[in-house]
Amino acid sequence: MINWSTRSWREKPIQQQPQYSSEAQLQQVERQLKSFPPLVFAEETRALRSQLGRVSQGHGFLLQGGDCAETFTDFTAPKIRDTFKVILQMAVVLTFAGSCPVTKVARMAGQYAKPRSSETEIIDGVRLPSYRGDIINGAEFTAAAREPDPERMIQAYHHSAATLNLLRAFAQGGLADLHKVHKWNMSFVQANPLKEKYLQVAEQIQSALKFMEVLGINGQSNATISETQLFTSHEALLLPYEEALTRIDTLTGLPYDCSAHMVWIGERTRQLDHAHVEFMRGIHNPLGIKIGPNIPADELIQLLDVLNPDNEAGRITLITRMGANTLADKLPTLVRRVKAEGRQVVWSSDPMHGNTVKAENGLKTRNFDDIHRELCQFFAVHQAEGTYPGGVHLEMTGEDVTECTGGAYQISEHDLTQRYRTQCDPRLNADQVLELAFLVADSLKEARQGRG
Ligand SMILES: O=C[C@H](O)[C@H](O)COP(=O)(O)O
Ligand SMILES: C=C(OP(=O)(O)O)C(=O)O
Ligand SMILES: [Mn+2]
Repeated sequence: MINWSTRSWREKPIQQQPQYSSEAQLQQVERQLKSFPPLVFAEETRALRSQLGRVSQGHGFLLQGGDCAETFTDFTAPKIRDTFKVILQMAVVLTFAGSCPVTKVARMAGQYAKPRSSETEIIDGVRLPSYRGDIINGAEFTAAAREPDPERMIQAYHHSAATLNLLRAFAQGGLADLHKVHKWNMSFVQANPLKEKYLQVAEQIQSALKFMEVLGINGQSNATISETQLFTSHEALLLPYEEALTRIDTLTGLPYDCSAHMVWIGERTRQLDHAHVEFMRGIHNPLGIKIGPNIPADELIQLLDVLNPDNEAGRITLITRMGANTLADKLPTLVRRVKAEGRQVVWSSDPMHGNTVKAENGLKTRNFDDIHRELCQFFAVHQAEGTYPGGVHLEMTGEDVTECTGGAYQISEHDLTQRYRTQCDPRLNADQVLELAFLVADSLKEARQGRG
């Protein structure tokens, strides 16, 4: 790679970074992180890249989701388990509807850094630096908490390691066994209006499993039934941390950012000649690029030139986040151009970030119907353009929060304060996200007609 090193981003302009008060302390933390073991192995990352390569060719679907911002305090086994379970439940519904493998990528085990619209926040006339995620500063509204602290990177590393450890255990230790679909479903959708529909799907899966059992294919003989593979991802925003976890893979001699399997570049930090693009071009992980409504098609192609010069399938996932009222207008031009240039990408839809609104009480929220509408339009545009809608990217949790309005339980703006727990953006709760999975499943089924 020409003129690239793990440090070359330092020569470029950079957005959304904290100003640490002690350079010496920052360097000490970086040295420590560099001495720690990697969190993921390059080989796993290559497996994800090849799965995404198949998705880009229409043979599979990407499901990516998790918190907007993980926190050090919300890091408990039940919370991790519940989000894991709901991702699996969605994946089962989508696999069944699409008759295709679903690649599961969690926004977990490292999603700790947040870009913000404003440098500062004012409450009751007091102005303090904005909260930028637990890896940078604290959410509490005090000057001490809001001071960026490099030591938080060490904590983030340990929290990520422990989360990943638990996720790996859940994925391989029986929780993901398809035979238990009924069990994990019951506790979740007990009172859900979609219970019947979900049970029907679970029933059909049970019958299929029974049939396979008769043929001698079971959990003991075939790990795909009893285990699953869950990959991790986060926004690679805090570059000193990402650099410190970038390692040369011994098998290939290539650099991988071993903080997660997949990393993405945010809408606010994807300037062509800036630091984040510089860092990302040299690592070999699969990359996400968030695409807002205002990106010109030329700029998108230039980004692809820099980040995927050899046009390799599986390297790039374009995550569109345009808003339900804007996507139908803006996406077709981009899709046409990418198709005309023969670029290999996974098109994924983030229907969350273009649909954030302020409720009357001042809380950030998103409406279920807007989220659904953006997804429908995403599928419709790809249908019209003859391209493949390859994935969804959601902010969601297994918890029973009240952060997004609407859904089968009709959460109103008035209900938001009941269990509004997010540290940053509003997430779909377990019921809402499962409902969305059913709605997406119908669109996916249609999109997959005639595909292998
Ligand atoms: O998660 C994304 C961003 O960090 C978030 O949408 C920014 O929110 P803000 O506009 O409150 O800063
Ligand atoms: C910051 C995020 O998104 P975007 O860069 O698309 O605004 C996010 O995914 O939390
Ligand atoms: Mn967010």
